[in-house]
Amino acid sequence: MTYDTQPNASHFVDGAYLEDAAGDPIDVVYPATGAVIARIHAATPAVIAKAVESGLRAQAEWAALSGRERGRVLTRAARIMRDRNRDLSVLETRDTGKPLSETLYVDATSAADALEYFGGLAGSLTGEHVQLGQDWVYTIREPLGLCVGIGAWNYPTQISCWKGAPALACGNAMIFKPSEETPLCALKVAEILVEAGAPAGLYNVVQGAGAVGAALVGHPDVAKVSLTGSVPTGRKVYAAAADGMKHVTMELGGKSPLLIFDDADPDDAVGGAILGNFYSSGQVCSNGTRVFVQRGIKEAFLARLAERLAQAKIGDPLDESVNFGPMVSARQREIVLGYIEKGKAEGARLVCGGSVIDGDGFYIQPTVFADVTDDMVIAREEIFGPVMAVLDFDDEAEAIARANNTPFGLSAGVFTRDLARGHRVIGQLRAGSCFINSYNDAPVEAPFGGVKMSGVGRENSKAAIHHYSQLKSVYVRMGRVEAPF
Ligand SMILES: NC(=O)C1=CN([C@@H]2O[C@H](COP(=O)(O)OP(=O)(O)OC[C@H]3O[C@@H](n4cnc5c(N)ncnc54)[C@H](O)[C@@H]3O)[C@@H](O)[C@H]2O)C=CC1
Repeated sequence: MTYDTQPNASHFVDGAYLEDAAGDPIDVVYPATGAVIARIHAATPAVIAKAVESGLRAQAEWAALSGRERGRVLTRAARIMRDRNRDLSVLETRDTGKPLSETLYVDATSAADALEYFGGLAGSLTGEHVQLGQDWVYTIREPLGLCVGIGAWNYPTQISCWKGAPALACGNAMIFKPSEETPLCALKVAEILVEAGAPAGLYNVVQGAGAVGAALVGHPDVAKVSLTGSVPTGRKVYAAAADGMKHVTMELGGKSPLLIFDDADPDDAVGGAILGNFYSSGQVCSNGTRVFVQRGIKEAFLARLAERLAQAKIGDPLDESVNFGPMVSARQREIVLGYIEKGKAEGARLVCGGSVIDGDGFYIQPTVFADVTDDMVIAREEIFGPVMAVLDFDDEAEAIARANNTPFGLSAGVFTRDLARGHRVIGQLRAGSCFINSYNDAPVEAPFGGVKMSGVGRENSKAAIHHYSQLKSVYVRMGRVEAPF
C-alpha cells in the first residue's frame, strides 16, 4: 500500500485533518510528469486561529510532562516513521520529484533520526545550580511556547522534523507551514505524532504560500520562528519576527566553496563534487557549487567528472535504479536554465549538460562549467539546480581568500591527502557546516547552519536545544534582606 497523494484535507490541526475550501487553491504537481496529483487550499484566518488556539492549549499540557515522557512520544514516532519508510519515501518522491533511490535513505530516515535523537535528549534537559556563598542561583530550562516552522521544498519531511523534533523535545508546540510546492509530507508527520501519543494541537500543519507564512510569523502568540528558505525571504521573516522580539532560526541559501588540492584522491574528489552538486538534482542549500580545482589537476578532474556524469541514470524517479530526477517545478527549471544561459554568455566553458531533457517532466541535464571566474554570475549567485562551476587556483592562500569572497557562508569543503592542510584550510573558511574529504553529510548529531547571509542559529545536535528553550534564573537568598532605607 502507498499513500494517496490527495490528502484527506489540506491542513492537520488539533489532532485531525481540517479543510476550509475558502482558502486559495494550490495544485500539487508531480515534477516527473507535470501531472496534478493533489489539490489543496491555503489556510484562511479561521484555520490559522484554530492552529494557534489548539497549539497554545496543547503546549501547556505538553510542557507539564517530564522530558522523559515527551521523549517517549518522539521516539515512538521515530519508530513508526521507520516502519513506514517506503510509503513515506514514495510520497516524498511524488511531492518533490527526487528519486526513490535517494528518498528511501535520506528523508523519512533523517526525520526519524531527529525524532529519535531529540527524543533521547528530552529527559536530560536541565538547568544548573550556582552556589554564591550562602545564597545560590538555580536555572530552569523552559520552553519558548508556540513555535512556527516554515519549510523549503527540497526536503519536506526532513525539514518538518529537524524543526519539530527539537521544538517538541523542549516542551514547545509547533505550527509547521510546508512550502506550497511540496505540501504533502508534513501532513503525514503530524498524523504520526498523534498516533505516537502527542496531544492534539501540539504539531499542526497549515498550508499556504508567503502570505500564510507572514500571518504566522506576525501572530502575537507565536514565540519563535524557524525558517528554511532563501535569503530574500529570510530577510523579510527575520524583520517581521524582530518586530515582535521573537526568537529566530534562519537556514538560508549558500554558494559554498569546495577546494580540491592536487594531492587529493582523484576519485574521492570527483565523488565529493558530484555529491555536492547533483544530489537531489542540485536542489540542496549546502551544495559546494564553486569547485576550486588546483590548476595542475584541472583537466584530469574534468575528464573524470564527465565520465562519471555520463553514468547518471536519469528518468522515472519511482524506478529505484534511477539516480537523477527532475527539478521541483517548471519555474525552478526556468530559473536554472536562465543561469546556464548566463554562464554561456559570460564565456564559461560548458563541459557537459546544459539542456533540458525532452518530455513532460521538469528535467535538466547535470551541467558543468569550467574556466569560471569569480566575477561571473554563475560563481556568485545561488542557482539551486544541477549546475557546477569549476574555477582554477594556484595556491592555498589564494584559494581561501577567493572562497571567502561571498556574502554566503553555509558550507565549505576541502579535499586533500594532507590532513594538516585540510584542518588549516577549513579553519580559515568562513562557513558553518564544513567537510574534510567528504561533502554534504548531515547527521543529526552535528550542528547544521550558516554564517553571514546564510543564516542565524543552528539546527540539529545539542545546539538546537539552545534555540528552542530559554533559561529562567532564580536567585535564592538564605539570609536577611538588607535594604538601603
Ligand atoms: N540552509 C538550509 O538549511 C536550506 C536552505 N534552503 C534555501 O531555500 C531556498 C529554496 O527554497 P524556496 O522554497 O524556494 O525558498 P523561499 O524563500 O521562496 O520559501 C521558503 C518558505 O518561506 C515561505 N515564505 C515566503 N515568503 C514568506 C514571508 N514573507 N513570510 C513567511 N514565509 C514566507 C514560503 O512559502 C516557503 O514555505 C534556497 O535559497 C535554499 O538555499 C533550502 C534548503 C535548506
